[in-house]
Amino acid sequence: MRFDLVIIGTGSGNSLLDPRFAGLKVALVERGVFGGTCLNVGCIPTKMFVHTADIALMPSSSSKLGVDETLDAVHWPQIRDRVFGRIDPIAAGGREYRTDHPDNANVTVFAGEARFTGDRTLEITPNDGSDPVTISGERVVLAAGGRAVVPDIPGIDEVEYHTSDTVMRLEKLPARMVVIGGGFIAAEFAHVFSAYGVEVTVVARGGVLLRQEDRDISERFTELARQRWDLRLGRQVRRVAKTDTGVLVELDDGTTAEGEVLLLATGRTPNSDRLDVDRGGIEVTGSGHVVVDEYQRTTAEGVWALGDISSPWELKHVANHEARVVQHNLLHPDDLVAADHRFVPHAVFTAPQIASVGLTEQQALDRGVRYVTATQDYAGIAYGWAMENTTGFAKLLADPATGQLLGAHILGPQAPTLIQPLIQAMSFGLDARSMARGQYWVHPAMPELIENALLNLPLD
Ligand SMILES: Cc1cc2nc3c(=O)[nH]c(=O)nc-3n(C[C@H](O)[C@H](O)[C@H](O)COP(=O)(O)OP(=O)(O)OC[C@H]3O[C@@H](n4cnc5c(N)ncnc54)[C@H](O)[C@@H]3O)c2cc1C
Ligand SMILES: NC(=O)c1ccc[n+]([C@@H]2O[C@H](COP(=O)([O-])OP(=O)(O)OC[C@H]3O[C@@H](n4cnc5c(N)ncnc54)[C@H](O)[C@@H]3O)[C@@H](O)[C@H]2O)c1
Repeated sequence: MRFDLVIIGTGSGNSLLDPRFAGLKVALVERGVFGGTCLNVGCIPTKMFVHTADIALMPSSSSKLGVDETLDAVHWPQIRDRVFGRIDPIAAGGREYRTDHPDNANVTVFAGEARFTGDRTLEITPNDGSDPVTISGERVVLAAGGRAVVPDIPGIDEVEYHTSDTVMRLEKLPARMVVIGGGFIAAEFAHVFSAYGVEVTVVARGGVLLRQEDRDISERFTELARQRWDLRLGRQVRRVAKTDTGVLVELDDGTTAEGEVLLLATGRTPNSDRLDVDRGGIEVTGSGHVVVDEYQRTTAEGVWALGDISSPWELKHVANHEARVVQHNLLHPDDLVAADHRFVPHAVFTAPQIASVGLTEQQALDRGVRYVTATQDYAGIAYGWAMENTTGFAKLLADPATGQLLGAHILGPQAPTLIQPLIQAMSFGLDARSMARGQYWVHPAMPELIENALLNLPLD
């Protein structure tokens, strides 16, 4: 079967199609649940759980403000079913729209696994067990994302383990959970489950959690996490074994950790291998990411890639941006636009929240960049007094000569929201002094944290 356009993956890949593609014969291939990672097992459900976790945590700190609260109960099935009761119909509706709606008369949806067998040619193994189908496309878009890594730990095949794909659908809350990994997923789920009353042990190889963050952020976060979770840092897992109630994790220092649930949060890997991209003449990097140029073109003529399969950031807002770039470039082959990866922010929705954009201080030092830095504690702004916050801060890096921001890192309440004006300033080249004094800052609102951090920068 020949198509004008073949899209593999219905996460960000699904958002490419709009009425401007109505004249093309399109194949959309999805082996899993329609809508991809972010909608079904990623950003959206996790943040819905995080919101309830934040509420469940409130009584633990409200008494210092003179308000005694108690957490009476956490109704896991109700929390879980609210999340998936909202999400599952969206996935089903998205699929139905593409398969049944007259808007998509030009679109054929294949429910199955695609693999390259040649240049822009793929074999699809249908999920329903029917015979494989071969399709080819004038143009092909790879939006096949990535998957959770299951590390090769002795005993792992004999125990029941979870990844982010399954842990949100647990039948019931365990009393104890062991999380292996010290990155984004570990930090978010450890927060969620511990807020619900689960005793959480986190095992990580590094000496700090979230070690890719600016060192001041990862150290402060680790210090605070230690107060909530049993942290086993700088340890390797020697083996895992089944117990009567769950899983025993044995560490290289001879200590053990036990839980009814074991969560593996040890990174994600791109799905390029399972697509046999080499047979389509498509090159990958050492980490398995599909190589793309600034226009999101792969090394194979007529094949484009976007999102986690090609992006080292593995973030939804990056996948969305790249999807818009690919969409434009498919529609305007003579007027290609480049993806803009200059200032990619991220946030970790744990407790306290973290957000970051641009260089960390360690990266600035490594690159020999001239910089100055300033911090501002939440404790030093009026809204921080209102919250009695004593641990949060914003840290900025800037070029001392021009005042251009080089990096921003925030740990504390609403960090993912507070960072947005800094992303804007960096993206549009607004210098720190103009940003601080060229506008009003609502008093006494939380963005005064940013205003003060900007004013603290010791610029030339
Ligand atoms: C637990 C978790 C929380 C996250 N939270 C955030 C967050 O808060 N903010 C953020 O920015 N990012 C977050 N992310 C990352 C974000 O989900 C991803 O960056 C984003 O979903 C990637 O989109 P994509 O379109 O590239 O891939 P996906 O959404 O993964 O879509 C790829 C699709 O391709 C299908 N597919 C794969 N191989 C084949 C094949 N061979 N044949 C047919 N179909 C195939 C898959 O089934 C999948 O549906 C989170 C990720 C996880 C796991
Ligand atoms: N808020 C967000 O934006 C958000 C939230 C969740 C996930 N994500 C995305 O999903 C990706 C995956 O998240 P993640 O937390 O799994 O990855 P990560 O790369 O952030 O962390 C992986 C962790 O696992 C550890 N690890 C790796 N292999 C190991 C092994 N064999 N044994 C023990 N530890 C091991 C690493 O040292 C690291 O601490 C992230 O890169 C992120 O882009 C984003």
